[in-house]
Amino acid sequence: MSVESVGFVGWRGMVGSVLMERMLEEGDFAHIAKPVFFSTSNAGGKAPQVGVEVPPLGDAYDIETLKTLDAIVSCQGGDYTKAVYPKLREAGWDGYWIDAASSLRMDEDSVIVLDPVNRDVIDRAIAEGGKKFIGGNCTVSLMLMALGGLFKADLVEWVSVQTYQAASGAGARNMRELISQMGAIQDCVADELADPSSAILDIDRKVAEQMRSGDFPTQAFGAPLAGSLLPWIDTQLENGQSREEWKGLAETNKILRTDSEIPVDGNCVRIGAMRSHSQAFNIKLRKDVSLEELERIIGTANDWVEVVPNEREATLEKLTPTYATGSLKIPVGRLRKLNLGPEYLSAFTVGDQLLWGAAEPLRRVLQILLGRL
Ligand SMILES: NC(=O)C1=CN([C@@H]2O[C@H](COP(=O)(O)OP(=O)(O)OC[C@H]3O[C@@H](n4cnc5c(N)ncnc54)[C@H](OP(=O)(O)O)[C@@H]3O)[C@@H](O)[C@H]2O)C=CC1
Ligand SMILES: N[C@@H](CC(=O)OP(=O)(O)O)C(=O)O
Repeated sequence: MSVESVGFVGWRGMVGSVLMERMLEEGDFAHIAKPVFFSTSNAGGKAPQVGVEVPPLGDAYDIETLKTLDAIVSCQGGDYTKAVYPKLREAGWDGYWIDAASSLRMDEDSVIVLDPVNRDVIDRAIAEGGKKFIGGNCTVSLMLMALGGLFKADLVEWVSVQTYQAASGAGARNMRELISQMGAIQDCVADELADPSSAILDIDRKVAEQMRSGDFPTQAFGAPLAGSLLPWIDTQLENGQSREEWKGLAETNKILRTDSEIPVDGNCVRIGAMRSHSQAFNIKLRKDVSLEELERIIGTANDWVEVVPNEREATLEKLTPTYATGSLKIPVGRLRKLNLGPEYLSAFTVGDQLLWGAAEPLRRVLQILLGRL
């Protein structure tokens, strides 16, 4: 089925804006015969400027109009998907649904898209008439961009992961709140900071009091994040995992379409970074492979992974959210064999969770469907 008309819903949200930026950067709109933009709040309003003629914003709930489209890309959120997707299918729509939200991810007939890692799975689904292409969880996608080479070489027996996840994963409001929390901390000790002879323990006490006070801005996170961390992300499951931790195993194995499940588990933690997630891995390899060979396998797996030498200076320069933010690069470093034995590898990675973690896999699957990638 050829794709000519493409609807965009959620294009002005955080993930949607990053998607628009990337599509404009790559000149993608010139290759879409009929792009159409929708809104849940401003139907009839002005559509964004994308370098080609586009009609005013459509109503994102108008099934009759949506069902005329060959493909729909939604970054609007899970509630929108749940409200609209089933109605579209009931109305007989047979187009491609591309979505950033998690609601349809684990459906039997959906593919989690991350083409540098699972292009074969995507191509097979398209050939078999698959129509549901869903972006993966940011943490899982970033892990697979970083370690894809090891999985492809069938070297991974299991992965233990500890994450350090940025505020953006919780949404735009949370990013703002993180900065407000940082500001409130600075403000409460501004005088003491200006005085080099003030006592650090007084500053520390005042900061702790401020963070615990009812005045501290915590509406979005529900707890202080700046100057602290939050070792729970997403909802609580009965087995003691957070849903974010559950996604590690479930989505990794679905993306890779593994024959036998590769265990992935660990703790997911929110930290005060803005939009790049970091992850530390302990990996049990299926066999002893030299570090040099492992670096080669990891570093040649895709065009974006960048092996950072396991040295202090290079690590502090390149293996940080500050370095990765706003970039498609996936630095992987701290590669060394653990004292546990020669089959145990340690690794650390960072990646922009709005790019490879959200928008880029969607942009690229649309390019695949358009026959351009
Ligand atoms: N945040 C993340 O890191 C990730 C998010 N996702 C998924 O992507 C989906 C969207 O997330 P996200 O982009 O964070 O959602 P946002 O809250 O940023 O945007 C969602 C929608 O909110 C409406 N909106 C209302 N007020 C504003 C405003 N002031 N500025 C912009 N938009 C506004 C817009 O809809 P309208 O134009 O119709 O009014 C917009 O499309 C979610 O399902 C999420 O799970 C997936 C991976 C990562
Ligand atoms: N849960 C992720 C962000 C996200 O949107 O994940 P998902 O797409 O799986 O709901 C985080 O908080 O960092």
